[in-house]
Amino acid sequence: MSIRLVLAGCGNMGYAMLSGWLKSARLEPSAVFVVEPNAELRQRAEHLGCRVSADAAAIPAGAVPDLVVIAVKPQVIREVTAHYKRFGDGRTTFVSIAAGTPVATFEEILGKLAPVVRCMPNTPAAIGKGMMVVFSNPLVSDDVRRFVFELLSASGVVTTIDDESLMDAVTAVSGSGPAYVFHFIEALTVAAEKAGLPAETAKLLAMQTVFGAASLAAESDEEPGVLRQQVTSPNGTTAAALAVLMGEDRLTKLVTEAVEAARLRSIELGR
Ligand SMILES: NC(=O)C1=CN([C@@H]2O[C@H](COP(=O)(O)OP(=O)(O)OC[C@H]3O[C@@H](n4cnc5c(N)ncnc54)[C@H](OP(=O)(O)O)[C@@H]3O)[C@@H](O)[C@H]2O)C=CC1
Ligand SMILES: O=C(O)[C@@H]1CCC=N1
Repeated sequence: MSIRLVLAGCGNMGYAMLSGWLKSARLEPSAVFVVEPNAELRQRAEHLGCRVSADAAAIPAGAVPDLVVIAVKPQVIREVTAHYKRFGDGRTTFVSIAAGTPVATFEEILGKLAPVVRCMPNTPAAIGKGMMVVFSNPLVSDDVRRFVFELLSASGVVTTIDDESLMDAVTAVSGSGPAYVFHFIEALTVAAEKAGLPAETAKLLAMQTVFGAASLAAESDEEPGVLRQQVTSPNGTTAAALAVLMGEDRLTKLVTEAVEAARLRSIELGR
């Protein structure tokens, strides 16, 4: 079978996306060629049925993949992208998921013919519940845009933006966001244990509460603020807790500060 997609980098995010695509059956594993220097991670991709190599030079001569997905750290993006210059004749679309790195960086390395899609995913993509935000350069045709959109949809919700400069904010909210939520689960677990609950129960309650609340917010027609009020009995337990979290806008200020730190770091990574 011919190679439809080359995945450069099969670490945390590359693997999460690959798993989502293969689970959805939108791609045959044998049509995917994974380049990953780490032997353990390479083997993990091989177990999914993909062709693998430590080196881009092993991609068969004559292969013209529809997509090359660049999923390596921003710090090595230039060096790695240069290995794929031979696919820069316009027939292959490049999809980058790197934080900070602008489309112009790829255009500079690959030449002016390469269609480039910049995508910011997040790790829930591994179970089809990711958030993918996409920005494309003008060389991406409508057909390819549809194909990429369809493929990414296998990993969750996809939306587009027209202003690339917003990608740093996107990265700070949905790209890094799962880590904030995981940390909230950790914090709620610690608080639950401090309140006397056994460790296992503490973790179960914290996790199921976040899962249930997020699912309700996603499925309900009500705004999150209304759902919050529905939990909050006048002068009850929730009101006592929210006075701590919402007093002087404490949590909002903290989260805003965290998102701004991530946004500034994304800008820095792009330099
Ligand atoms: N993790 C996340 O939640 C998200 C990450 N991203 C972006 O995704 C990208 C990858 O992040 P993440 O998955 O976390 O990082 P990882 O380090 O987990 O994965 C990157 C992988 O690429 C490998 N690699 C290094 N050089 C090459 C090469 N020449 N060819 C192919 N593979 C290579 C690395 O191997 P080795 O370690 O041996 O160098 C590593 O296994 C980053 O640009 C990040 O900004 C975007 C959204 C969310
Ligand atoms: O932490 C990072 O830089 C990457 C980008 C978004 C999530 N993880």
